[in-house]
Amino acid sequence: MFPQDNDYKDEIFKTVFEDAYHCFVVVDKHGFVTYMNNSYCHFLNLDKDLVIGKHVTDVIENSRMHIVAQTGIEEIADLQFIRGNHMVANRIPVRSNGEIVGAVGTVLFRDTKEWMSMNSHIKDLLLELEHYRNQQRKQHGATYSLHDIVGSSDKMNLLKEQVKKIATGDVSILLRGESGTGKELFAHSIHHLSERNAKPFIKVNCAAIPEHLLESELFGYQEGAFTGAKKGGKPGKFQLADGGTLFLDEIGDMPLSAQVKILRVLQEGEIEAVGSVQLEQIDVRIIAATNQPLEALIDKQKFREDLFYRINVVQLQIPPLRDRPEDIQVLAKYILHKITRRTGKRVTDIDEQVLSCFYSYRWPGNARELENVIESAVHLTNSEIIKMEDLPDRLQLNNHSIELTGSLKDIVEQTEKQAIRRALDKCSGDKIKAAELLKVGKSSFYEKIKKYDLQ
Ligand SMILES: Nc1ncnc2c1ncn2[C@@H]1O[C@H](COP(=O)(O)OP(=O)(O)OP(=O)(O)O)[C@@H](O)[C@H]1O
Repeated sequence: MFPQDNDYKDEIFKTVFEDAYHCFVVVDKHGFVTYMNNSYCHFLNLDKDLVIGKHVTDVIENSRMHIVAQTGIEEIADLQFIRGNHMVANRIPVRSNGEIVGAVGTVLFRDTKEWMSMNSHIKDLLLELEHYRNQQRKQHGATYSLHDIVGSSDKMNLLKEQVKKIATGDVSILLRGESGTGKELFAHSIHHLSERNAKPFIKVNCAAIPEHLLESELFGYQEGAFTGAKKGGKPGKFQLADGGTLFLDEIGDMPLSAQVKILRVLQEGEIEAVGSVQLEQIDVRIIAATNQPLEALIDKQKFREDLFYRINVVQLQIPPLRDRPEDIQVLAKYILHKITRRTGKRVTDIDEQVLSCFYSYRWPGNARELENVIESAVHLTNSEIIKMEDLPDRLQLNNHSIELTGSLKDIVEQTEKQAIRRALDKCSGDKIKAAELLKVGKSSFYEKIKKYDLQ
């Protein structure tokens, strides 16, 4: 029976939601926390007053509440890694008049003894699963799947939808995008989702193989084909990929002589190993990738137009990171988590100022550059949070973000302090050199160091 007004309604509410063993959290439609019960605050070791109004991703590790509040798709009994353990989370969208207004989340198990034993059981199973996955990946060559492609921008979501649609066909796919945008991740994911996923995924870096070796690398050779040829011959990448997928990376850098040969294979479905007189039937799906302007290369007669049309049946353009700023924070946090798990170093978060610096940077090396920046910051930092001083100079110098908190005087002082700290860092603490760098007199520099407590 539902309690009537005077049947201890408040006490029941308090017992069920506030102090109950379960953790509850409520977010609004933008993912900001509007309620968190005592148990959850206690479990996360957080002060309730500080939690309300924060974005859920800043409060709960690996939270997907903001996603559920956006998509309206509930997630039941999902494994979530919080505070070093796998928890079971339910996330349910809240609707009002048919519109999503937020989401409610519960964590079913916390850090209890029973759960610990169940958790270690799950950890064992996951480790075993990981072992088999790695084994299978090693055998078949494709390491990543669509889940490994992080990004919540519309552009990325659209691309993932397109991948799901085209993966199952056998059409050739051309992946285009700047270096480090994730073209190889997409190639792996397409293979994973295709009917060929039990067969090999073989990558050829067309830019890395010397022209005179390309033919034997791609099509293999027979015993005695040339001096130095291995006994028994050697299969080429096409033979190795038979039945599966051949990923031709950096295809724009492939020499013209090799382009002619590849084109013939794609047209005839047959290859001829070096030194052999017999043709072999080959069945491979081609995924090619490039960051080169192929059309311009065709104009300059450096890339064959007929090959271009062969490989360009479906084209996916991966946008550079600077054109999808919505992905920067989620990608940065994912990368941080990946690196700290691998290195075991306890670095839990990225400072707000660092994130705003990330937004204003152009990222010419895209996600790969972001990975390198975070990796070096994790190793350099002395705190649990990545701060501006942990970033390489090119990012620090690029940082035009000013915290608009306080008066103009405060902002000027904050900027002055930052400039002095950076100059001191750059001059390895040598005050005279730092003063020269900033073109200020020695005594005024010493005064400022004292004022800002930068001794
Ligand atoms: N969306 C993403 N989510 C997670 N990791 C990503 C993402 N995009 C790129 N990365 C990571 O960035 C690095 C570069 O990605 P990848 O090698 O796929 O880029 P690429 O476009 O093929 O680069 P190149 O043209 O230089 O070969 C990899 O370590 C990859 O794991």
